[in-house]
Amino acid sequence: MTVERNSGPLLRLENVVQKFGGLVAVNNVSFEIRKGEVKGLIGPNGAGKSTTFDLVTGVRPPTSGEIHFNGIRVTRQPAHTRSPMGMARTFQIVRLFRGLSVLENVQMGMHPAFPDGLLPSILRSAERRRQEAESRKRAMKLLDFVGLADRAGERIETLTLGQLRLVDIARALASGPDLLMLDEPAAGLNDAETRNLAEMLALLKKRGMSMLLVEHDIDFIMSACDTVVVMDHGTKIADGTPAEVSRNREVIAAYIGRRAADVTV
Ligand SMILES: Nc1ncnc2c1ncn2[C@@H]1O[C@H](COP(=O)(O)OP(=O)(O)OP(=O)(O)O)[C@@H](O)[C@H]1O
Repeated sequence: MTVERNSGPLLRLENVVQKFGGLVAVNNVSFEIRKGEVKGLIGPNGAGKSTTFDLVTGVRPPTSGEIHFNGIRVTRQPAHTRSPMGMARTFQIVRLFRGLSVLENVQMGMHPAFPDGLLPSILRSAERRRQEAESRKRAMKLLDFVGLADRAGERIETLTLGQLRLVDIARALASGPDLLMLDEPAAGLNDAETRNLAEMLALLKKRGMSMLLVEHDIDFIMSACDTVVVMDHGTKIADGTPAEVSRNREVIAAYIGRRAADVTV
C-alpha cells in the first residue's frame, strides 16, 4: 500500500461560520496550521474562541464552511473519530478518571475508541497482557517527559491542578497525535506551574509537535506561539507572528486596548 503524504497544511479552516439562532458566534473564519507550527487563538470575552475550538475538535459541526485535517475533510466528523485521525485535545476542566492511578489515566489516552472499556482488570489474555505491558511502558515514558514519573502509582485526585494539566497533556500525547489542541492550559495555574507548562510546550515544539492553543493569558500565548489568530465579535481580525499582531492597530483597539503597552514585543 502506498501512503500518500499530504504536503499541505496540517489543519485548514475555510470560511467557517457558526450561528446560534440569530447570533453569529464565528463569522467566516479561515486560518491554517502548518506541520510543526504552534498557533494561538486569542480574543476578548465572547470573541468566539471556544466556539472555534469546538468546531476544530468536533464538538459540533459548523453552520457552514469547511475544516480539513491532513488533507482530509473533517467538517462533519464527530469528536470521537478525530483521535484516531491524529487530533488530540486537552480540557480546560481536566477530565481524568478519579479512582485510577496517574499512570492508568495516561494509558486511557491510548484507547481512543474504547475510553471506558480497556481497564487493566479485564486485560486477561496473553496478548492483552503484552499490550498492557507495552502501554504501561509508553505511559511511563510520557509521564517521565512531563516530569511526573515519580507520581505514576498515585491516585489522580492527589495531584495539584498544575500537575493534572501535565497528566492531561501526557494522556493526549498517548494517542500519538499530529495535532495537540490545548484549551486554556494555563487557566488556574500559579506562576511556577505556568512556567513549568511553558517549558513543557517549548519542549514539545522542539520535537516538532503542531499545536493549537486557546488561552486568555496573553503573555503565555505570545511567548509560546509561532503565530496567533486574533478574534473579535466572531471575526478574525489578525493572523501573524506575536510581534505582528501586537503591533496591529485593530488588535490594539479591539482587544488589547489599555493593555497595549503590556504586550509590546
Ligand atoms: N451553545 C451556545 N448557544 C448559544 N450561544 C452561544 C453558545 N456558545 C457560545 N455562544 C455565544 O457565542 C459567542 C461566542 O462565545 P465563545 O464562548 O465562543 O467566546 P470566547 O471567545 O470563547 O469567550 P470567553 O473568552 O468568554 O470564553 C458569545 O456571544 C456566546 O454567548
